[in-house]
Amino acid sequence: MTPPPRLDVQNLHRQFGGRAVVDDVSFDVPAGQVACLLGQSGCGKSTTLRIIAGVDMQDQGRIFVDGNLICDTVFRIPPERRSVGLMFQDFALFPHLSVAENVAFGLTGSRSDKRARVVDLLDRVHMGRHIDSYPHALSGGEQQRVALARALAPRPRILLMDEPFSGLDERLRDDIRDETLALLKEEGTAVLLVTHEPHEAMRMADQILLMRSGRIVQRGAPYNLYNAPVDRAAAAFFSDLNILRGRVRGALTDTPFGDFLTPGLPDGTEVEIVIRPQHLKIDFDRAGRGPNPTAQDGTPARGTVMRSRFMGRESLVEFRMDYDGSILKATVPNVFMPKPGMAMWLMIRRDRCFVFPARA
Ligand SMILES: Nc1ncnc2c1ncn2[C@@H]1O[C@H](COP(=O)(O)OP(=O)(O)OP(=O)(O)O)[C@@H](O)[C@H]1O
Repeated sequence: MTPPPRLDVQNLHRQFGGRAVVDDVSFDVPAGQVACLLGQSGCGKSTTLRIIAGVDMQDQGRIFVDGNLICDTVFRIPPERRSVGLMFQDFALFPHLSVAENVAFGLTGSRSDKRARVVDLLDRVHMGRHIDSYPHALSGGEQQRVALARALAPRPRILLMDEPFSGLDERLRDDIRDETLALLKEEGTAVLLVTHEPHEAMRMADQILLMRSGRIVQRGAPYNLYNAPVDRAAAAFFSDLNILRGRVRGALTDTPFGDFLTPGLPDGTEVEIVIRPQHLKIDFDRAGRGPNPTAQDGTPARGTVMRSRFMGRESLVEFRMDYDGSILKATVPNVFMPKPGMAMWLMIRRDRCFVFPARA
């Protein structure tokens, strides 16, 4: 028999001043997995987390841990008995306690057992040599590592993390994210991480819960959210977008790049064809003759280079299109910096674009 999910959240609702801030939120997280609540500021992520932690209370809905009810609207296990660890950006270490004392803070058991757990965890977050230091003598990244060790020390069944890395600079953040992930997997903790950064969610999550205006609008593996977004806003969360507009006629939509299949939409529906910049294919002008497209590429369209920028891993080229003067953005791996004013042709890979009814 498969075990119940480590964390199971069912139909949570929370209102403030008559406004639904958390609106019928349901999801589950198996042991050893990381779920990311991803969404813009104010969409209800932290409120969801606070309800699970037990520091706020839902108006409706139930939460289970390993199949056991921890709260509904009448029954409520207090926060300290939920086996939930917390790690927030500003969840500071106790300044008057050493690193070892901070990590040992929530531990019970014999002195030697506690010491063994503290030493082991500090080694695994690469902080063993700072065991007797005090927080003020540590860098931000080091403090964050100790905070992680402290949160995991009592072996919580669930770890709730609210933007835990946002105080750190970018390079350090990636390192600490990776180390954190490795440790969480070893410990088998179920993690719910709140973030507004798609990059962080993609890097950390087994499962992303995309939240908007209090609701989960899409959930799935990072790959699925990126490659099969439910709507234009979900697609826009993960990268810049190019948009072509058109109207459906006989399951097709005609554009300057040829016909696109738009099945299932009635004739006359206005649609947006959404293309990520890396899915535009660039070709040379060849004295106005342009490329020889494959069937997948559709019709090429000509434009003029407006701007080329080198971004590190890729180059971003902006084109003003001959057909209506609109701007399309293409990214190309490595260095590709055509000169402004140069004519080039663009094609769109039919298998990599998304079609949505146009927003009202
Ligand atoms: N105690 C409260 N009383 C009234 N309104 C609240 C309360 N807590 C949260 N809100 C409101 O609920 C909405 C959601 O807040 P929440 O903190 O959950 O969002 P969030 O997605 O975590 O945003 P952020 O990333 O900015 O923290 C916000 O509009 C906020 O102002």
